[in-house]
Amino acid sequence: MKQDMIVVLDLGSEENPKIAREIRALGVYSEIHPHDITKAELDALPNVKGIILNGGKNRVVDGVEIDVSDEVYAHSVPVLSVDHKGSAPWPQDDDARTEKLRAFLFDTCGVQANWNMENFIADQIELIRRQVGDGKVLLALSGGVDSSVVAALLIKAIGKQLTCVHVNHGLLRQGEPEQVVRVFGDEMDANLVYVDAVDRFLDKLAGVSDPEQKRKIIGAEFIRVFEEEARKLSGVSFLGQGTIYPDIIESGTKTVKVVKSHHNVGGLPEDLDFELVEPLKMLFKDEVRACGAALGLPDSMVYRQPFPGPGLGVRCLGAITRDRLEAVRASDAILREEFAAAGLEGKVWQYFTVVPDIKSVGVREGKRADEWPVILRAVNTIDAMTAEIEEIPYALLKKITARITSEVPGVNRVLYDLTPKPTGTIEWE
Ligand SMILES: Nc1ncnc2c1ncn2[C@@H]1O[C@H](COP(=O)(O)OP(=O)(O)OP(=O)(O)O)[C@@H](O)[C@H]1O
Repeated sequence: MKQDMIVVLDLGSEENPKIAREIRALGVYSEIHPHDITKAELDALPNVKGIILNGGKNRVVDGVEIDVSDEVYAHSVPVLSVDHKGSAPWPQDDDARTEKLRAFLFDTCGVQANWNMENFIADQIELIRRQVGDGKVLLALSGGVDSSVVAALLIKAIGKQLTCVHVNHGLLRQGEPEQVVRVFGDEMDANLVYVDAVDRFLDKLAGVSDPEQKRKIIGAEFIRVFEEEARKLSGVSFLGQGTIYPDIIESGTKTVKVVKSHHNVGGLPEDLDFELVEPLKMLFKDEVRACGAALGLPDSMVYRQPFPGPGLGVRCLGAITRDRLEAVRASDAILREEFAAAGLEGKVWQYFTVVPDIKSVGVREGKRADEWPVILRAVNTIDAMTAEIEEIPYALLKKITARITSEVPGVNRVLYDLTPKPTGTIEWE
C-alpha cells in the first residue's frame, strides 16, 4: 500500500468530514470510522499512522457519554483527542487548527504527505483484487459520475471479471447511452451489457401524470430490468456500487441522526445477496471527479452536471409521450451546446429544459400551428436548499430561442424561468 492513513474516530462531532478534508488538504489520506471500532478492525486498516478522536456535541447518546475502547487508547500509534465542545478544545480559527493538525501529523505521527489520486488508485486496485479474488462483479452503470468512475476503477483492477449493465430507459440525455457504449464497451473493452428498455419504460409510463407515480414506476422497472440481467449471469457474488462519502453522511452515523435515507435507483432485491464493492465510499464528490479524470474518463462524463435519477422523465411534465420527450431531449441538447459555446459550462451549476403538457397557438410557414412551449431553467446553488437563477445575456437567450423553435419539432415558443428557490424548486416535478 502506498498511502499513509490517519483515522478519525467519530465521538459525536458534526465536523468529521471537515477534519477529514483538512487532513487530506495537508496531503495525507484520512478515513472516518465509528467510535466503537474494534482493535481487530483498526488493525485491518492499512498503514494507519495516527488516530484522532473527534468529540463534539453529540457525544452523549441515549444519556451515556460514548468513548472508544481502552485498546484504542493503548494503540501503538499516536492518539490525539480533539473536541469541538468539551475537554480537549480545538481551535476555531482555521490557521491555528491547520498548524495543530500539521504538528500532529508530521511531527508526532511522522506521516508522509503521499495522498494523491495516483496512489489512491493504486491502493484501491490492490484492495479490490484482495476482496474479489477471482470472483465476478456486477455493476449498474448509468453513465453518471459515480458509477462511471467505479466502472473505470474496477475495469483497471479486474478487467473482464466485471460485467457492467447499462439500462437505456429512454429518459437519458442526447448521446448518453452512445457515450457509455463508446467509452466502456469500445475504448475500455469492458464486458458491457447494453439493455434497450426504452419501450418497456415508456409503455409502463403511458398515461401516468402524477410525478410520484412516475418516479415509482421508473425505479421499480429499473430494478426489474437489472434483476433480469443479473439472473442471466452465473457465478456473480459481488456488486459494485458508486457509493460516495456524502451518501454515507446523508444516511446518518452512529452519533448523527439520519438526514435522509439514501435510496438510489440501483436498490436491489435482497435475495440476490451480493457482497458490495464500494471503492469510492471514502471520497467526496470533487475527489471522485479527480479520480475519474486520473483514470482517463472524458471531461463530459467527469464534470457532468447533476441529473435526477428519473432523468428526463421529470422534465416532460405530466404524462410522458414520445414526441414531447423528444422535444425535451432535443431542446436540452441545444441548450447545453449553446451554454458550452458561450463559456457557461462549468460556471452554471445546473441548466436544462422542461416541456409542459400544454399547447399555444403560433404561426409556422404562414399557417396556424398549435405547439408546445419549451421552458429554460438555469440555476446556481451551493447546497441545493436554495438557488438563484443565472442572469443569461439576452443575445444568448434569443439565439437559443431561435434554434429551439426552428430545430425542435412541435415547439413554437421558448420561456425563461426567472424563479429562484424558494419559491420554485430546481426541477419542475
Ligand atoms: N440507466 C441506468 N443504467 C444502469 N444503472 C443505472 C441507471 N440509472 C441508475 N443506475 C444505477 O443506480 C445508481 C444510482 O442512480 P442515481 O440516479 O441515484 O445516480 P447517482 O447516485 O448520482 O449515481 P451516478 O452518478 O452513477 O448516476 C447508479 O450509480 C447506477 O449504479
